[in-house]
Amino acid sequence: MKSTFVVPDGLEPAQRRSDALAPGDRMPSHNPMCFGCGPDAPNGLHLDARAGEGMAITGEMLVEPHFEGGPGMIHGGILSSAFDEIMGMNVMLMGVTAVTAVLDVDFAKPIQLGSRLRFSTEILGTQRRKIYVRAVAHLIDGDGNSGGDTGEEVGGAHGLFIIVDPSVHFRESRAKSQFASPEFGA
Ligand SMILES: CCCCCCCCCCCCCC(=O)SCCNC(=O)CCNC(=O)[C@H](O)C(C)(C)COP(=O)(O)OP(=O)(O)OC[C@H]1O[C@@H](n2cnc3c(N)ncnc32)[C@H](O)[C@@H]1OP(=O)(O)O
Repeated sequence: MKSTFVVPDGLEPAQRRSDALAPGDRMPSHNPMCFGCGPDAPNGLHLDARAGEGMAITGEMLVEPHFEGGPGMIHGGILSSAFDEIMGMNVMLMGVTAVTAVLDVDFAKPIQLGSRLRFSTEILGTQRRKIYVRAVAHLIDGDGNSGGDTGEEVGGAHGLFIIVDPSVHFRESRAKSQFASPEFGA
């Protein structure tokens, strides 16, 4: 993958929270109306994420017809959103609330509508409130049918997430939410 994103040397290893999900368990949505992972978001990505080993998780997403950008192709913002979401969910393994400060995406190959994507993501390390994450996307089956699971690598991303206090960060916005959990100070 090509990227100009700089991951600093000497990061602290990220710590998985003691009660984190077991490998293979489905990662819960943090908000049912979330565009990325919410089951109730009408036009959302509906990313299905699973906890992995260590500081890694995986996710899958079908490239729906309404994700179109160029003719028959995924919109770049949709792929960016999917990377943002899956890396944000990865951070949940640490048991902290963090928001994206930087998102760096490599659109390596065109992705057609109807494709099914598999995302693999891992936390590279932390530095004070900063969390560095890397992800890749593979095509599982270009026709959207069941098929192999180790397809072509079509994209990659890095994310810098910053740990925030949710009761402070969402204090003014939460009244506008269609769903506000106590975790976010509701
Ligand atoms: C939606 C979220 C839900 C959360 C729940 C579960 C998530 C699940 C999935 C969700 C998925 C979707 C997730 C989404 O889509 S989250 C939605 C998109 N993101 C946002 O809305 C964030 C908006 N930005 C901010 O609120 C602030 O700027 C933040 C909080 C990020 C930092 O402001 P704050 O005043 O708090 O921090 P600080 O300035 O003291 O900086 C602290 C450190 O960070 C470093 N730094 C900061 N910015 C940058 C930068 N651009 N490049 C490089 N470095 C940067 C800075 O140098 C310093 O480093 P150091 O001095 O320690 O070396």
